Amino acid sequence: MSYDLVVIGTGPGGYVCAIKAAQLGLKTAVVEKLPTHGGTCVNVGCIPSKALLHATEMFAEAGHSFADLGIEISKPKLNLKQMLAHKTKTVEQNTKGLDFLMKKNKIDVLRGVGSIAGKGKVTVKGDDGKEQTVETKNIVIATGSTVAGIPGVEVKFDEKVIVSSTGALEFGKVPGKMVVVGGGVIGLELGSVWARLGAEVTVVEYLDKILGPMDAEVSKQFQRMLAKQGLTFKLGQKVTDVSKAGKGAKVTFEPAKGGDAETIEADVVLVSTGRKPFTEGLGLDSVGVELDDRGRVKTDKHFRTNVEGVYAIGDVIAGPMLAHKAEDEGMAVAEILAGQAGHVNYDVIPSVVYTSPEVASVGKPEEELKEAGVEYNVGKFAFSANGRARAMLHTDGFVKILADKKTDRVLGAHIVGFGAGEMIHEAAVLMEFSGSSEDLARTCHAHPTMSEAVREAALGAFAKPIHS
Ligand SMILES: Cc1cc2nc3c(=O)[nH]c(=O)nc-3n(C[C@H](O)[C@H](O)[C@H](O)COP(=O)(O)OP(=O)(O)OC[C@H]3O[C@@H](n4cnc5c(N)ncnc54)[C@H](O)[C@@H]3O)c2cc1C
Ligand SMILES: NC(=O)c1ccc[n+]([C@@H]2O[C@H](COP(=O)([O-])OP(=O)(O)OC[C@H]3O[C@@H](n4cnc5c(N)ncnc54)[C@H](O)[C@@H]3O)[C@@H](O)[C@H]2O)c1
Repeated sequence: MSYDLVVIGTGPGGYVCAIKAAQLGLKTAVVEKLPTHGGTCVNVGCIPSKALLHATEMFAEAGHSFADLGIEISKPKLNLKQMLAHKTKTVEQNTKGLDFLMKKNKIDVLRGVGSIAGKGKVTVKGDDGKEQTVETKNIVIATGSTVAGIPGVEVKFDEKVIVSSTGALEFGKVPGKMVVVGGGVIGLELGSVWARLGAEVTVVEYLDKILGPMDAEVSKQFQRMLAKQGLTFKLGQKVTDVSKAGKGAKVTFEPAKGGDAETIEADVVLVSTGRKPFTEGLGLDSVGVELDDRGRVKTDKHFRTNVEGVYAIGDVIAGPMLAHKAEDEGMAVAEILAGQAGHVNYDVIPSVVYTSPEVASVGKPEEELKEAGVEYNVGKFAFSANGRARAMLHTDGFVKILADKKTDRVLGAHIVGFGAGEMIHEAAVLMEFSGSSEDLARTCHAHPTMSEAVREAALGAFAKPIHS
């Protein structure tokens, strides 16, 4: 069989690339080693975690804020089996949807491990050991990422007691004590899931702040909010050992700047210290595809590797490890292969942490602007001064808009608060069109909405907010 394009891996990068390519008239096949499409995101990442985040948020709301709204119910009772079943069903709905999209777009699905066998050749080895080789004009590597572990520390994941995110989506009962190693996105999302269900959660983080790359003011306030929800933080601590102890596990850490080591015991330990690109078994060596010093497939601006006809996208290349970044790259490379001008604007990739409240940002944090010597104005507006937020008992948090002092062009938007992950997109669209804080503030916003806080923050960046 001969194709215009074979995509290896059907995570958000790969499946979106294949669909777009097929829509543009390219004869396309995908290779996937798992029984379902969707990759990390759909099977063990974005989708199942959001199902649990939502369910546990509802559980916490029913327990805490219903009474204030005049809704009297007896203490909510957890049915963990049903909650996990909701998660599984959500994943299944998504993977079935992808099967449908593959058929609808007439994409051939080749099941098995794909490897590049030479110029324009992909070999697929099925579970039964049988191999087939297909010919193709172009190959896109979209094989994603896997758990990085802790550099220099041997971590024996059993996915029951010492777990990665995958095990932390599956606990059969609520752990009494949970240690989270790494206060990044996974640690805080999944740590808050189990904290809301009653686990005593301690986060041990190497840096002096949680959510490293986020705006420092946002990170600080967010940490306070999580602490109020019962999470404990040990910042500036380097984890040096994670091992089994009795039925549970123990974690040893020492101050990153030097000092005495401390050990804490827990029923479960989630190690969420980042992910690394996955290129195993692809045969990249044999065709000479270059990797960078962090094991990522090296690409140029047009997603081309150093080998003609071989492209790469998503978690396996440089850039933020986000599903929507992988998707955008997938669309762009398909457009390029179809002779169009595919492009990704890396300055405007939103990032959302789906905790309660959510944290969302797009563009530059304040620290980065300072470091680059850019002069800027700051507009801030707290949700406590927003009528809709008060009506919904969601007054925690604020919006922060950073705009260039001379041109007023918006350079960054940061939101911590209920619905931040939806609201951030008006800033993203504005920034994509190089808009100013005045453009945003002069756009009529419906009342009463949480989004009015975004407008007020924009007003604050070049004039003054009305309601504070
Ligand atoms: C717990 C968790 C929660 C997350 N939540 C979010 C979120 O809310 N929002 C967000 O933007 N991102 C989130 N992410 C990150 C997101 O999942 C990744 O950025 C995204 O999945 C990357 O997409 P990808 O297509 O590059 O790779 P992947 O999704 O990793 O897909 C790669 C695919 O390639 C297949 N594959 C690999 N090698 C081969 C081979 N040789 N042959 C055949 N098939 C192969 C794999 O089986 C897999 O299906 C989360 C990640 C985790 C772990
Ligand atoms: N909502 C989302 O968009 C979402 C959700 C989950 C995952 N993801 C993606 O998945 C990827 C992996 O997530 P993650 O949370 O594992 O990584 P991360 O990079 O977000 O956080 C890892 C944290 O671990 C810390 N760390 C590293 N070594 C340590 C040590 N020895 N001791 C203590 N702390 C240590 C780091 O300082 C960092 O803060 C991220 O790139 C993220 O973008 C995104």
